[in-house]
Amino acid sequence: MLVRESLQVYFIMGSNNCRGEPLQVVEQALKGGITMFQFREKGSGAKTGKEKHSLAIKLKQLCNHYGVPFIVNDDVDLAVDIGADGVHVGQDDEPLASVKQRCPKSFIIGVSATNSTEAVQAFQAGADYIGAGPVFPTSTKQDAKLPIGLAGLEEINRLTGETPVTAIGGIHTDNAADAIKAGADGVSVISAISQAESPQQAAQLLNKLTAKKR
Ligand SMILES: Nc1nc(C(F)(F)F)ncc1COP(=O)(O)OP(=O)(O)O
Ligand SMILES: [Mg+2]
Repeated sequence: MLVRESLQVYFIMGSNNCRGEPLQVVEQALKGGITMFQFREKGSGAKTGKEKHSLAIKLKQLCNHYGVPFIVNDDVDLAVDIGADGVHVGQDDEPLASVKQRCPKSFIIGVSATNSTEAVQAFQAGADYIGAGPVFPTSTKQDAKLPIGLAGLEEINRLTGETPVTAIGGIHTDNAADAIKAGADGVSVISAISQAESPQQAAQLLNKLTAKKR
C-alpha cells in the first residue's frame, strides 16, 4: 500500500494514553479500520526498557496480523531492532539524514513540521511523509507548539509538492473532514481513538470522514 493511502487514519498511542489495556485498544482500532499505527511510549507513566520493548513487539505483531504498518516514535534503535515498518522523528529528534543511514531502505520515515519552513526542509531531505501540526490545540502532547490552524495546514500542503502529509493535533471526528479539505492525505489522532468509549467505532467513523472521493 502507498504511504499516502496508509496515512488516511493514522492512530498514535502509548500505554499511558489509553484507559483500557493497550493491546485491546489497538486491536479494536485495527478492527475499526485504522490504516497505520505509531507506537509513542512517552510522557508520565510511559513504560521504559524491557517493558517498552516487549509491548512494542506485541503491538507490532498485532499490526502485522492486520496488514497495517507499525511505526515507532523517536526511538530509532527500537524500530530497527524489532523490525518495525518505520520511524517518526520530530525537529528535536535525530536528524533525518542520520536516521536514513541507520534504517533499512524499506523503512517509512516520517518527520514532524510545525511550520512551512520545516515542512519544505523535510520534503527536500526526502521524508516519506510529513506530520503537519498541531493543527488545533491539543492536551496530549505536553510540549506542543502553537496551533497552525487549517490555514497553516493548507500552506504546508501547498509547499510540499507530492510528499504525503498527515494533519495532527487536536483532530477529532468533528474536524477530521476539514483537515482533508485543507489538503491533508490523512489525519493522525491519539485521544480521539484511545480515549473513546469504543475505539473501534471511533476508528470506523474517522475512516468514513477521511475517505477520499474516488
Ligand atoms: N509523533 C508525531 N507523529 C506525527 C505523525 F505524522 F505521525 F502524525 N506527527 C507529529 C508528531 C510529533 O512528533 P515530535 O515532534 O517528535 O513529538 P513527539 O515525539 O512528542 O511525538
Ligand atoms: Mg519526537
